[in-house]
Amino acid sequence: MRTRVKICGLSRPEDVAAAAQAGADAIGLVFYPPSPRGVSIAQAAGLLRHVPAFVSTVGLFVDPTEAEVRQVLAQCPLDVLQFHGDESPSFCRSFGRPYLKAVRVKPGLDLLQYAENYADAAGLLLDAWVAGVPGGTGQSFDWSLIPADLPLPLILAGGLDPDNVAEAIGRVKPWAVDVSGGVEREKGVKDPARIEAFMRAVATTYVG
Ligand SMILES: O=C(O)c1ccccc1N[C@@H]1O[C@H](COP(=O)(O)O)[C@@H](O)[C@H]1O
Repeated sequence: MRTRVKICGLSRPEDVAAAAQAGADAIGLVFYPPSPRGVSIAQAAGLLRHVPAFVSTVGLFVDPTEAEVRQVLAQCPLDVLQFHGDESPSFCRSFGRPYLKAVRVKPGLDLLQYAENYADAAGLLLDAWVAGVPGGTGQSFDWSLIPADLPLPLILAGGLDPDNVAEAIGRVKPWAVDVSGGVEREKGVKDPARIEAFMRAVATTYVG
């Protein structure tokens, strides 16, 4: 079985097309204004018109207000919400949509307890903990900190790229991988060749 792939931080129609063409299972749009990959609601609505059938769309938020999420959902038909901050379980589930809860992993964090707290999440997305930055840092983390028996689908993120994703899949065996900086030419501008290379590396790494 091939590991699923989400390509995150798209902000141009041609990048959406490149991700879909290369076979990405999901694309992510960043609704976090401080990010260089952030998109406005209008921009996101335009990008979503370029997403073909059977490619899931994910909206990424970092500690948004309820009103902010609802404003986005009113104009953007997102399939899944990704909460990348300190949102509570009740906040995450209050929109009635499947959601991913992102966790920034560092030693001492009890990931099994975290997963239990967000038991109704569609997946737990593990990213690197970097002081002062909520995500999208291009940093990886110590994969040995991931328990083998996480009770939620595991989405591995953090510093993945075409050169290390096969090793990551072999070692962690995640449900899906999530990449942003590793397939970029510059922040917010994806590189179709790197997207292709990433997808090829995933496609040729089968897990039983
Ligand atoms: O992409 C961003 O700018 C971002 C900002 C705030 C929170 C999360 C963000 N991106 C997510 O971070 C991980 C890892 O990214 P990378 O591959 O290491 O660059 C990924 O889930 C992005 O979706």
